[in-house]
Amino acid sequence: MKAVHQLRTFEQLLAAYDGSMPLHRFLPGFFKKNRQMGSTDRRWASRYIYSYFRLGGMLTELNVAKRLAIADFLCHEDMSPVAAQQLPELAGLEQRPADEKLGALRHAGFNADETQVFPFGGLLSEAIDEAAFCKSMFVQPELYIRIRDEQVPQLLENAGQTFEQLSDHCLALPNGAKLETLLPEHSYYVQDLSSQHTAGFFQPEKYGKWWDACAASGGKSLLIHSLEPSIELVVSDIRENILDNLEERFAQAGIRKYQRKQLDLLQNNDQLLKHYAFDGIILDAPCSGSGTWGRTPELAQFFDKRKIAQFSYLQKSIAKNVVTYLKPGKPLIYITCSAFRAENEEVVEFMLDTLPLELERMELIDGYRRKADTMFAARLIGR
Ligand SMILES: C[S@@+](CC[C@H](N)C(=O)[O-])C[C@H]1O[C@@H](n2cnc3c(N)ncnc32)[C@H](O)[C@@H]1O
Repeated sequence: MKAVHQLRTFEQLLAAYDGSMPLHRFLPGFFKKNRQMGSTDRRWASRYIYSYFRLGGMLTELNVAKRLAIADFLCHEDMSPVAAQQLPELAGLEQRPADEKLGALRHAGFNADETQVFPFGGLLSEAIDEAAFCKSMFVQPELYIRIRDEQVPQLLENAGQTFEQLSDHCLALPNGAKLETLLPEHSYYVQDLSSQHTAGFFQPEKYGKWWDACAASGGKSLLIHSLEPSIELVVSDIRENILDNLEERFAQAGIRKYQRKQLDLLQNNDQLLKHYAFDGIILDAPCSGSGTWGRTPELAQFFDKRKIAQFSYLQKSIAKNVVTYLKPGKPLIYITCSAFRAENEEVVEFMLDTLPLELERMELIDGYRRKADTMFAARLIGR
């Protein structure tokens, strides 16, 4: 009975969701409109819809109930009411690793081919292990923080909060950890492990002048400033309002030596930038975000493949415009949170072929192996 009720609620939710906004923004509104749903119903509905989208393009020939049951079985270590009802033959296997679960599904007669999970398989960056990447979609990435206050680990321990310390500054926590109730407000930044890893590409020199060209709310600027506080920053973005967030975060971090500019990097900005020459440029480019779909699996389902070429074009055009302001011998750091070759290696190839740049190194940051986002970073040196 429980399973039948849950399935009906899930089907309503699935029918109401059209992919126009991420689930975490859609769900509160849906629950508000469906006040008859109690907190247990809501919890199950949220779990089911995330599980369902994590299955991606796999087993699309099955009906919704079977797909949901299989998805939830693959994504969780306990047997949900729907999984128990639809897949009684698999009871007892819920805590096995993903490979074994997939094997058990095949044994039960399902065409459980994990490479179908990610519907854009052939388009991934070369260094990505496609099967491992697809299987990572079954697992929700962890919550990562970069700590500003050395007391943070002790405070978490005192509060009985589980966490893993991955380096002096990086902690991994289970998702849903209520950090705001456990830690002082400005004692940490929420920043993914792979994003923190890009710090290794910056290598800023003392008193250098850096441009964070797509700064948004300043994640990378704060990171580079923590490495070398003497640098002078110019920060820009096409969105004026996001730079207001940046200002607040800079004030909090005590960063005062910076200039803020609203710039559309597809335009000629020479009027505003003609006297500028930088010792380093961070180009954290607008991209598909496909490396973060482990957190938002629903976006993968509604993504139009044609957008990849549009992003690639945008990235190449922006790279061409910013490189003009780089001093010879100095680095341009190209970053995306994409898993697609066309937004990563192909953009680097374009830069090497057409711009005065040489490649020092590039890396596909394989967050998919560590419950984190997948990103790409390249360090190119101006000629
Ligand atoms: C990946 S986000 C940057 C994230 C940021 N660096 C951080 O670490 O939090 C890319 C940014 O590029 C900006 N953007 C998109 N198109 C742009 C354009 N034509 N010119 C300048 N910025 C643009 C977006 O507004 C977005 O904030």
